[in-house]
Amino acid sequence: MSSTGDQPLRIVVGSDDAGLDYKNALKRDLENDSRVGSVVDVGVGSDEHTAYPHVAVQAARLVAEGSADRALLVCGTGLGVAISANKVPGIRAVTAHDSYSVERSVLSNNAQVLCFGQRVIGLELARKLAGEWLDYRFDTSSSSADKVAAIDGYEGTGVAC
Ligand SMILES: O=C(CO)[C@H](O)COP(=O)(O)O
Repeated sequence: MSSTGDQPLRIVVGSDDAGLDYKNALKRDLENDSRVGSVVDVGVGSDEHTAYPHVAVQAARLVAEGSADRALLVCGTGLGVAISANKVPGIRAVTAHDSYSVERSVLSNNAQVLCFGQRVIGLELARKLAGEWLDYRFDTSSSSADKVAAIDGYEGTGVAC
């Protein structure tokens, strides 16, 4: 994650058609939030039916290449977009539908991608969790840093450094 401290976050949003309504609502919130510097929408649009793996990987690639700091993805369950985003090297994507997990996804796991399931949680909870998510920053000097490095060490080689 390249943003630190109070630097506004560059966020990618994406969904399949099952997550479209929440994605649009969350995008509006992010666009009106001073903690957010930019929002890029990788779809789907209202008349699109792109399957979730393609949207999720497109969003995750923007994060992995450094064009964005984080991604917020929505599908029916939040599971498929997370599985797909995690196929992109360097990406740590989670599905989290409660406040504590959202917090730990950043503070413990340095996850850059948060996924919601439109068929699983209410919209107001999703909006609240997304708002909380914006406040967290991973501490590279924390005791979690070595564990995240171990996750990354398994990438490619299957052997932790
Ligand atoms: O939730 C989904 C994938 O995890 C997606 O929105 C729906 O997938 P489907 O059940 O395969 O249609």
